[in-house]
Amino acid sequence: MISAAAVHVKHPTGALHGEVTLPASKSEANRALIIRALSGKDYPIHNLSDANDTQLLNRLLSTPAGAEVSAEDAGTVMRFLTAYYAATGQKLVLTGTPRMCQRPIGVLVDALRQLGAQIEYLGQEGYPPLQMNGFEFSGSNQLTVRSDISSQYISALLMIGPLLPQGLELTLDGKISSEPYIRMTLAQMAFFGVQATFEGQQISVPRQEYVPKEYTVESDWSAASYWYSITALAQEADLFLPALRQDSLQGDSVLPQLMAPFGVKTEFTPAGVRLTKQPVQEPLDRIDFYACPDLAQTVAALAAGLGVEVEMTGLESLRIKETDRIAALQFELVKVGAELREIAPDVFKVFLAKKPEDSPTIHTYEDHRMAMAFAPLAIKQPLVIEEPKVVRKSYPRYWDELQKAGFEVAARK
Ligand SMILES: O=C(O)C1=C[C@@H](OP(=O)(O)O)[C@@H](O)[C@H](O)C1
Ligand SMILES: C=C(OP(=O)(O)O)C(=O)O
Repeated sequence: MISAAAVHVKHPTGALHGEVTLPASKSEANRALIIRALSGKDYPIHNLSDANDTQLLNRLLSTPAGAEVSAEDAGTVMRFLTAYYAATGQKLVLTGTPRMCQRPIGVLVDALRQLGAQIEYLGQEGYPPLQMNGFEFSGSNQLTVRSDISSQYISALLMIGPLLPQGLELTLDGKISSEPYIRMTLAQMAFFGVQATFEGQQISVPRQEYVPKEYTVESDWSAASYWYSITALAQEADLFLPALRQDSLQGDSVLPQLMAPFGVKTEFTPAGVRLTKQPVQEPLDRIDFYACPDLAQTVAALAAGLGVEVEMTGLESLRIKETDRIAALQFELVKVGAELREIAPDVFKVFLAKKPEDSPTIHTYEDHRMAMAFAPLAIKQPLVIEEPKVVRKSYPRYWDELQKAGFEVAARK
C-alpha cells in the first residue's frame, strides 16, 4: 500500500480507541549514533528508530565510507555527517537528493573551514554536494555562527566539539532557531559524560572524551502530533501513546499545552500518555513555531479541519526543509477549505476560505509531514494522499497505525 502512487483515506465512524505504536525519535537516535561513532566504542542504543533517516545514518556509520556518500533527504544526516567526516579527516564526496542539494549548508561549512576542515563545493557555493578533503586543526577554537537558519549546524559542531584539540567556543549570532534541538544535543552529550555550558549566546565545550553508556531513545513527539490532531478531529477518542515522557529532551513535547485549546487532554502515566477528546476551548490566537517548526503543518491542517482561524509565527525555517513547506501548505490548504496568508512580515494566518473540495487529492511534495499532517482530516471527509511512501523518512508504520485505529487506507486504482 505504501508503494502506491496515492491512497484513499477515510474513517467510517470517527471513534478511535486503543494503543498506537510511535516510531522512536529520529533526532535523538541520530545524535546517539554520531556520539557513539565519535566515542570510538561500541555499545547498545535501544529503541533505535525504524525511520529511514536513522536507518540510513546507522548504515553509513557502521560500514567504511565509500568514495561517495548520500545523505538522501535527511537534514540531520547531511549536517551531522559533514561535521563528523570533517573532524575525522575523511576524504569523500557527501551528497543527497536533488532537494538536499537546495538546502543550505554554507554556515556549517564556513565554521568547519575555520576549524581547519578542507571542504569544496562541487555544485553551487553554499550547498551540497561537498568534497571533503581532510582536516588539519587551524589553532582556533572560537567561532561565531549564525543561529537563525538551522539549529542542525550548531548541533553538528557541538558534537565534534569535545574532540577538537582545545574544545569549542561558539558564539551564536542572531535569534536562536529551533533552540530545543540544541538543548537536546547538549543533554545527550551530558548523558555521555561531556559537560558544556550554554549561557545567552555563548556555548562552551571543553575538550573531553565521550563515555560509553547504553542509551534508550524515547518515542517521537513530532510523530505524536498526528495523533493529537486525530484526537482533536474525532467524534470520540481515547488513545494511548506508549513511551513518551513528561521530562522529554524533545522540544515537540510542548504538544500537551499546545493542543489543549484544540480539545485534546493529555494524561501522563509511567508507561506513556493517554489522549482524550474534550470540548474545543478558545484556541490560542497566535502560536509561535520558532522552537517547534515540525509541528507547524500539523496545526495548520488541524485548524482547517476544525474550522478555526489561527495566526502562526516562527515559520521562517519551513522554506528550507524537505520542501518549501509554506508554499506547500498554501497550495494544499485551499483544497480543504482554508487559506494560509502572510498578514505581516513573518506572521501567517490560517483563514477559513470556501467549502472544502469533495474528496480532495493532497499532493505531498516529497515531504513526510505533508502526508502525515493532512491524513487526519480524513476523519471529517474522505481524501486522497499522493506518494504515501514519503512517511518512511520518520514514521514508516504510519499507514498501518492509521488502519489499526480504524481508518480505511486503500491504494488508489
Ligand atoms: O536537530 C534536529 O534533529 C532537527 C532540527 C530541526 O531542524 P532545524 O534546526 O533546521 O529547524 C527540525 O526541524 C528537524 O526535523 C530535526
Ligand atoms: C525538517 C525535518 O527533517 P530534516 O531537516 O532532518 O530533514 C523534519 O523531519 O521535519
